[in-house]
Amino acid sequence: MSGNDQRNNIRVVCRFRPQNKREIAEGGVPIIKFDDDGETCRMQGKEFQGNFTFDRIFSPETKQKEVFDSAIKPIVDEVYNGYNGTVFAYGQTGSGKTFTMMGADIDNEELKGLIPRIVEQIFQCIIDSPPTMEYTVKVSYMEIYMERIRDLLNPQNDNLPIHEEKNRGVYVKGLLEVYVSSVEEVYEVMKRGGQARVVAYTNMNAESSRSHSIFVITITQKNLQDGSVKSGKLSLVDLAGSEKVGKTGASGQTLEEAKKINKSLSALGMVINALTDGKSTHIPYRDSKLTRILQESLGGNSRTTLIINSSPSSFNEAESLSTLRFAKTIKNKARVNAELSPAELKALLKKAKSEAVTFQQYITALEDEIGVWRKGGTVPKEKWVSMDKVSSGPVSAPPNGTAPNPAVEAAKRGSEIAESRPSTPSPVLEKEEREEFLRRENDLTDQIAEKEAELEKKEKLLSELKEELQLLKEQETTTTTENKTMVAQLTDLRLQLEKVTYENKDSAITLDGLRESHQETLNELEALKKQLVELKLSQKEGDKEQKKQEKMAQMLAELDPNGAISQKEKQIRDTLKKFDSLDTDGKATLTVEELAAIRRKLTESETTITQHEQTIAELNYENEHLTRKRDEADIRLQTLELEYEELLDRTIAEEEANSSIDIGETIQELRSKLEAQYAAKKDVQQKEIDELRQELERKNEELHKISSSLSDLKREKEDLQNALAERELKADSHKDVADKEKDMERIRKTMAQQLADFDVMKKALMRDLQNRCEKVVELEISLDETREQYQNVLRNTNNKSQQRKMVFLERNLEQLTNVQKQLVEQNSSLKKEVAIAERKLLARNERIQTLEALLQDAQEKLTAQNQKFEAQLKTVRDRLEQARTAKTVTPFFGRIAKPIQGGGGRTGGPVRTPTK
Ligand SMILES: Nc1ncnc2c1ncn2[C@@H]1O[C@H](COP(=O)(O)OP(=O)(O)OP(=O)(O)O)[C@@H](O)[C@H]1O
Repeated sequence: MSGNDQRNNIRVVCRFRPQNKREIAEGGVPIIKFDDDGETCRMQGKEFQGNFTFDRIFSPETKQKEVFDSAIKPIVDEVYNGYNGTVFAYGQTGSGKTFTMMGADIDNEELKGLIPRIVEQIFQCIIDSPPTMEYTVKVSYMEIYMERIRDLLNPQNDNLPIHEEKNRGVYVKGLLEVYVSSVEEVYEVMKRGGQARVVAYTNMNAESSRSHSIFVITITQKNLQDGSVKSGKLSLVDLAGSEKVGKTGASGQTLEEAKKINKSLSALGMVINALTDGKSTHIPYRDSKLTRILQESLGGNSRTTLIINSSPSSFNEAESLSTLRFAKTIKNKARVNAELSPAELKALLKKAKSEAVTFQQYITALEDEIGVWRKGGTVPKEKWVSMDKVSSGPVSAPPNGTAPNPAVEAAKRGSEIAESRPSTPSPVLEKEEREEFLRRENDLTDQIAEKEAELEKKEKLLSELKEELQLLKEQETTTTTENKTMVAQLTDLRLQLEKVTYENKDSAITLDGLRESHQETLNELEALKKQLVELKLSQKEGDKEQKKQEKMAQMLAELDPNGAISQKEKQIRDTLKKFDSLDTDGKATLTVEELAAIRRKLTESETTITQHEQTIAELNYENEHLTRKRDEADIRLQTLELEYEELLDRTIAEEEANSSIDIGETIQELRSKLEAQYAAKKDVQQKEIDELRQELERKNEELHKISSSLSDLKREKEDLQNALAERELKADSHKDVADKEKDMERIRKTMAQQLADFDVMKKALMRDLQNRCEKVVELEISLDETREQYQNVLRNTNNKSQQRKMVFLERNLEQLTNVQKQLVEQNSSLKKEVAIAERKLLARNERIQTLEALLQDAQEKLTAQNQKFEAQLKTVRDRLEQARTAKTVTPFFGRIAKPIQGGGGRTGGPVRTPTK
């Protein structure tokens, strides 16, 4: 670029910042060498070595003031004089755009950037101007992000449309313009816009350097003397970072941002190229919103400065090279934005009138010529009507001198101004057609903006709905998972319950089995006991029989120890036989020796009788002793009965206290059995005792009889002795022999009789004795049995092993009962848990159904809301339309014009001094 000419409308300057810490840390070195002329620099990089020339090059050491004075100050002067001006800051992120435009500190005289200096200069110019001038300064602040225009002073307007009107030119529709009257107010507006930008990007999680920001200052000056009005607009553009996408490794939203940035920057480059190459008939302003907004600042009526910000470091060589290559020289012819004074307007009007007359004459001449042609005539070529001929004379007079139309005049005047702007290149159209097209375009742009806004809202709503749906789906998933888990848990619980029920049943069966085995054991025990008792009984029976035999033998032996009675009896019988034989022979065959022998035998018989008597006495004594013994046994039996009953009661009470119902029952049964047995036995024994008593009485009677017979026998003996004595006397006297024989006969008969009686008696006595002995033995045995039974009962009740077994069985039973109880408890608790779980499951199912219903409801509501929203939107649109027609002005603190009088005065208000 070689544009040193101040008349160049586009100036390109380049500013290099110092190497930053990161570049130094990364081993970057400066690769830019600066020429002394301030216009050329040389890049000595790895990729590229070569020169770049710009309108001005600022080295890293250049101060802010120098940049302003050299590159910007002239533009401010031009804007002040009614031109449009634009300052672009171009460069990669971190290259120093903000530092250049705004500065590191706007309150620091040295560090403040171009914008504070521009604002200060503007207000200084106003102060310095004559009081006949009246100024209004208004500012607007916007940004272009992702090809959407956001009003930074009214951030909810984030997709403003661009309009173009014939009189107004290209403008952002709905953009808030704030009137300011001092530097501070400008700063305040800038800060406000900057904050809105920060908030918006924080919300979007994006970076502000990814958008183009455009701060516009419009200065309108009115000459109070001649009424002329001039306006100049200065656009200060901080372009988005120009870095390549590849270097940042962008993707997704960042990639989209980068694409949009690249597109708009290349559109800017294309516009600048088209403007500066001098050949292009089409300037592609419409290729991006940036170029479209800045159409009037890049075209004819403008002064433009492009500040290229770059790094001098080798670390950023590629980016710096790309930045420097972007720069182009732009030249365009500028026109003044002027509203003419009445005098100027009068002159213009006069000129226009004369022109109108000329045109009218030209038209009339043309119509005349057409008339000739239409009539079939011909007009020679040299007489064809032309503008030159009309202007110079003969055919120029209008046949009916028509007065100029004021509307046409106004339109012409408007078009004068409009034509001074760079218009949108279009096919050659009639003016009205073009206006119509512009109107339609504006309408369509509005519609597009509205549709975009609507679309955005819908997209937002959609994304919200999607999020909600996602949330609901997640909730549903969670609920389903929970449900599944619950179902699994429930299944587990059911399984557990089944298992426990099964175990319970199993345990119940085992318990029943154990009970049965217990019962069987008891039965077996009972049977064994019975067997034992039977065995004992049988053994006892055997023993008893044996014992009985023995005792009987003993007793009988005691009764007739040496068979003395039998011997004596035999002797007596022999004697009797002898007597009998004596009688049979008829003569006394007894000798003295025989008689002595008989006497001896008789004495022996007496001795035997005495012995028998003694034996009988002994027997009586023994009988009495036995009776006593029996009574004692009775008494003892009664005592034992009492003791047994007490013991039984005690044992039962203890057992009842300590054992379970079953054992109590068993003991009760045992007791009742024993009692029954005992009662039966007692009855039997009582009967036996009674019988024995009767028998004893009978025996006593018999004994008495025996005693009486014994006394008879004694008498008989005496008689026999007497008879013997008589016989001895007879032997002395033969006379007495017959008597003696008779006596002997008698005696013999008596003796035989007595012997027979004795025999009978002896037999009866022996039988009786035997019976009694048997009874006594039986009684003794019965007593022993009773004793044993008692012992058995005692043993039964006190049997330790039995008790142990019983205790063991009781424990087992207790444990089993406990296990059963536990199982029953577990079962019931599990049933409860299952019931709870089922209830929970039901509740969850209900919840899921409710949620589903809610989801459906929400969807329906959303649809309804959507419809409602559309209806509201329609209403809002209608209202907007109404508002538009009513030309309602948006309220804002800066919407009121604040005219500033030249020389620092303020119309109708206090004068504010701009900050320096
Ligand atoms: N000429 C300079 N002299 C001294 N420091 C500078 C200069 N230019 C830029 N810097 C410093 O470099 C850093 C980055 O500059 P700045 O923020 O202006 O870059 P940027 O291009 O605006 O970045 P972004 O696009 O991210 O806004 C800042 O710390 C700034 O102070």
